[in-house]
Amino acid sequence: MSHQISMASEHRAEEADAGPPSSSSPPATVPEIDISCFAFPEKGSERCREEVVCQALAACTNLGFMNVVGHGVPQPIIGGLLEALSEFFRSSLEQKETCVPSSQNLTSRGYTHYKAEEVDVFLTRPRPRALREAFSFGPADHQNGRPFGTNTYPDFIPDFRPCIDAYYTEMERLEKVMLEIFTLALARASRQPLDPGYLQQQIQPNRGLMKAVWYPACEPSAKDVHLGAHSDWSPFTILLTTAAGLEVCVKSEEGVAQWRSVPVIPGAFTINVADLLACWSNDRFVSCVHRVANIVSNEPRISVPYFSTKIMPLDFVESAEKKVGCICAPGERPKYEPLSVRDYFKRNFDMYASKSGGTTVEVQKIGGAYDALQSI
Ligand SMILES: O=C(O)CCC(=O)C(=O)O
Ligand SMILES: [Fe+2]
Repeated sequence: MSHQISMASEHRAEEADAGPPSSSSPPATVPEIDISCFAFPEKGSERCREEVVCQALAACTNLGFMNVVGHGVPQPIIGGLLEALSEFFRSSLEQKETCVPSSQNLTSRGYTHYKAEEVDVFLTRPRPRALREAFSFGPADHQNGRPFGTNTYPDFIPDFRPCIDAYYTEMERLEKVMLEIFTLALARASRQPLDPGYLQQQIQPNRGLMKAVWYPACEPSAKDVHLGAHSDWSPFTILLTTAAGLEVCVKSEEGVAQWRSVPVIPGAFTINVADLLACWSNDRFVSCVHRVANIVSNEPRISVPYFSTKIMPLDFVESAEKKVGCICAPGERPKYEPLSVRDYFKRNFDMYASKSGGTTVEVQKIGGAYDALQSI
């Protein structure tokens, strides 16, 4: 009998109901991992690589969250990005609205208004509106002659585009490095001889969605969170953030769900396993439910999640897509049938549509990943 695909977040919806928003939850155990021996392979020893793989495996099987340093993303590129974004989000609404793509129902890229997103694993009604605005980007270029759609850039900020494109290029490089580390961690855990490029080959030719997010400073409120509880859908996420606020849902030894804050380490990226990688790992890796709590600060907070593998080529052909089977240890039963990126997104969108009473297209917009399905 084939196994039902099920959403990792679905399993844990109850866990996520772990108490009211707070801005001061105790810290979660999020390991700091120096990946320089993978980011700069010419410098790394085999022993150092082994060590990193073990650290990553421990993180993936615990909370699925890690703070990664030694990634090689130049500080001026990060600084340039944050400056450009800050200038954009501080611009007038009228100016920002020039970056709403004209065919908005055909893309998740471009500007998204404050409170336009609804994110909540409970699918409660009404769902909490995210107290943030966003500006999303995909690849600036086509790849191997294949079209990937276009970005919108503001024309009222000089040098905006090079800042975004340089950062996106760095994210694609880091994504590849992390895919190698995750592949080796999976090979170790399952005792399977996987080629280091295995996961990279499976997700080809899809590319990442980079979503710049601005949480304006606001009064602490008793009932709203800045972003509702959810798990990410792509294989994994690379997050740059300027301030604390991200919380993960953990279970105590007594099995009680609690929110714990993710420490912010200057210069580090917070990287988390998301649903697809958890499925491909046969649930060895954890796609942890998380949220952004009330941020009590006079300063706005900027976050830039880069969701791996979310954008498919516009000339996508269903028959050519790769379905990835669970990576199992010898004798272990796969929990899921082979699953492609598109399968998973489509299934989630359909499920959200049926649970929320909306049409699939409305839900796709809410999910913010319309690009991933536009060629279906
Ligand atoms: O802003 C953050 O720190 C996290 C954002 C997030 O979890 C998301 O957009 O999926
Ligand atoms: Fe997230």
